[in-house]
Amino acid sequence: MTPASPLLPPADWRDFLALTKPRVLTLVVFTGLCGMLAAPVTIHPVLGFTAILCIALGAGAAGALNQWYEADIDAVMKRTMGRPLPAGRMDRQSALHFGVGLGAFSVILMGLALNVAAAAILTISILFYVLIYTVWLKRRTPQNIVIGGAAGAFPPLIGWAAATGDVALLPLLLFMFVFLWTPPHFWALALFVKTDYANAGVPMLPVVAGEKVTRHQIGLYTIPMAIVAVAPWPLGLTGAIYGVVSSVMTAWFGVLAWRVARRTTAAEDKMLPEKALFKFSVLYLFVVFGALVADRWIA
Ligand code: HEM
Ligand SMILES: CC(C)=CCC/C(C)=C/CC/C(C)=C/COP(=O)(O)OP(=O)(O)O
Repeated sequence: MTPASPLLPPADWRDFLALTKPRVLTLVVFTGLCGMLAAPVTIHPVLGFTAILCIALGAGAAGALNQWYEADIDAVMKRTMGRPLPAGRMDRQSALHFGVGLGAFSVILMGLALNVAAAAILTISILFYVLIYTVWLKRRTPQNIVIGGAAGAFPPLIGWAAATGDVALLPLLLFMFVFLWTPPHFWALALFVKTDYANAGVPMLPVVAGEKVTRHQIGLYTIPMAIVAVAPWPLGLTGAIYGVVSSVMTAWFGVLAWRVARRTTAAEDKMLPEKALFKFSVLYLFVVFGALVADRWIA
């Protein structure tokens, strides 16, 4: 156990909240909520709220266990050195207990209040993020986020399963959509925080394979992502609201990804193309998933 620094105040609730990576959590929870609301059944509001709470707690637990495991590399990177463990505001054992307790609580509550399918997929996603991504792949291969990124793609499936007790083609497509969105989302960021990862010895793609390959890979992953993003419409799984919004937003995503791939920065651009793509990637997922719900409830 690493003791917290005696010079710093003890951990308070803000530090425990920081362990859950709350900003990333908002989008994870939103995609879970949209998966639930897109299902062809109407869930009781109390049960729906409980399911979303379980997704939030489960994802938060996964974030805490991720920070428990990688306090050493977080301490080296500028972006992460202020987190509770590397900053010495919390001891590792507290983070471990918090993560395991919260994770177990979220899965048990999901199983008791909703159903076994949702609890099982929630368990898989927590284990995937902690064991497959954080412990196994992150420090070993530049394909870490391609495979490990599946963890963040489960919430729409969990939301759907919570409402229906089952999975179906639409939530599987949503899983594939987030799965294929993750590499452009993350590699765009990795292009402008490359030195951080290099210093920490994390083999992210720009560090290992270089900038050119990374730009090319961002462009490549955008193609199947775009197809899967729009596919629910021609397949008859959604209506025109989703079709139009997803097509427009995906076209925009495609333009930004193309700029990253070609590295075309016009003089009037205020931002690096990779920074623009990273920022847009977050808005993109919010809007497209929002359109899915609008389509089901308005149309
Ligand atoms: C392995 C997959 C992923 C990796 C490695 C990754 C990595 C990152 C990193 C390093 C940041 C920078 C800012 C921060 O530390 O908060 C970030 C931001 C963000 N990510 Fe991801 N991400 C992944 C998947 C996802 C998924 C699946 C979602 C949600 C569906 C997501 C949502 C977000 C959001 C909302 C932000 C912006 C946070 C802010 O405003 O500060 N990410 N991501
Ligand atoms: C439902 C459920 C359990 C979902 C969990 C999945 C989850 C929280 C996915 C988000 C993925 C994520 C934040 C990766 C950050 O990478 P990193 O950990 O390498 O980032 P860092 O460098 O900021 O630590």
